[in-house]
Amino acid sequence: MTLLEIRDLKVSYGEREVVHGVNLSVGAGCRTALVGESGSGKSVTARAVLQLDVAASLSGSVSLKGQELVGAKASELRSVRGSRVGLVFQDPLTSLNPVMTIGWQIMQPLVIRGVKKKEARERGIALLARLGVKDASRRFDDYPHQFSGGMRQRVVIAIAVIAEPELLIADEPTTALDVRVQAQVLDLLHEVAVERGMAVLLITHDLGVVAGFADDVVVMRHGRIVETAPVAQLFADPQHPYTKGLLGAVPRLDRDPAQRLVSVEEIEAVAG
Ligand SMILES: Nc1ncnc2c1ncn2[C@@H]1O[C@H](COP(=O)(O)OP(=O)(O)OP(=O)(O)O)[C@@H](O)[C@H]1O
Repeated sequence: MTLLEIRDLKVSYGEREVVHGVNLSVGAGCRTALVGESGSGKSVTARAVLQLDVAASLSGSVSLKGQELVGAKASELRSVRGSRVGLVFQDPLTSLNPVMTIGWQIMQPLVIRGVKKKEARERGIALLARLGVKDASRRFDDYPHQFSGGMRQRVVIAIAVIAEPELLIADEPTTALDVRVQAQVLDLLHEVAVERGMAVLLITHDLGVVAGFADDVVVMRHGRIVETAPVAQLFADPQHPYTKGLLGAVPRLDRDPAQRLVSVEEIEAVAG
């Protein structure tokens, strides 16, 4: 069953159209990666789902289980945000409130939906522990500055998923983190998504992280989708020259180390 269906989405800032008719779907419980280089329009597309950007004008259709979101009332979008669609962005520091404890912030999505504080706290602590934060019940009352970057991003993920959304939009969730921590956080996100049957739209410029995470991959370039395929098929038999170029730039353990990486300029030259 299709959960999120984006059809002919166009996004403009003033006179400048930056997304030119995108079609993309995410199945219920499925993980879809939207990949492409910087500036290709991935974030603009992701933000358009919940119309987070007031400066952007949109046309086309974004439907969440049949509910049309383009042109929906602000109150309708507010109720979708957080409860049916969770959001995780690149920089955990800007997503967290520095003057509130992380526990308070994790509990909020439940408390505003009427869950009693005691239960919200228990569920928050259990989730934080599930996300690999040691000594979660004591750390629950700490402030964001008392956490490392990787731990903060686990807190952001906890806030995004505690109300059990059907879809999580994660925009470069690990890019700001230490390389060593990136894989741990993505693995956790994958596990939690599978456990909860939650669909994920993962935005990334890094095809290297996609193989172990996504079911389907959508490749975007210059505001357009150039290729959509199940992950194994995309890696085994990429169709578009741009995808081939992107794959050529992914370091692979199974490849001859003497084989050099492809530069962005070469990708541009091949893709035209
Ligand atoms: N608020 C804005 N106002 C005007 N133009 C914008 C705005 N946000 C994004 N753009 C433009 O839209 C285009 C696509 O940007 P977008 O952020 O979606 O790219 P991206 O693929 O997510 O890249 P990155 O990984 O660098 O974020 C870019 O040309 C960018 O300059």
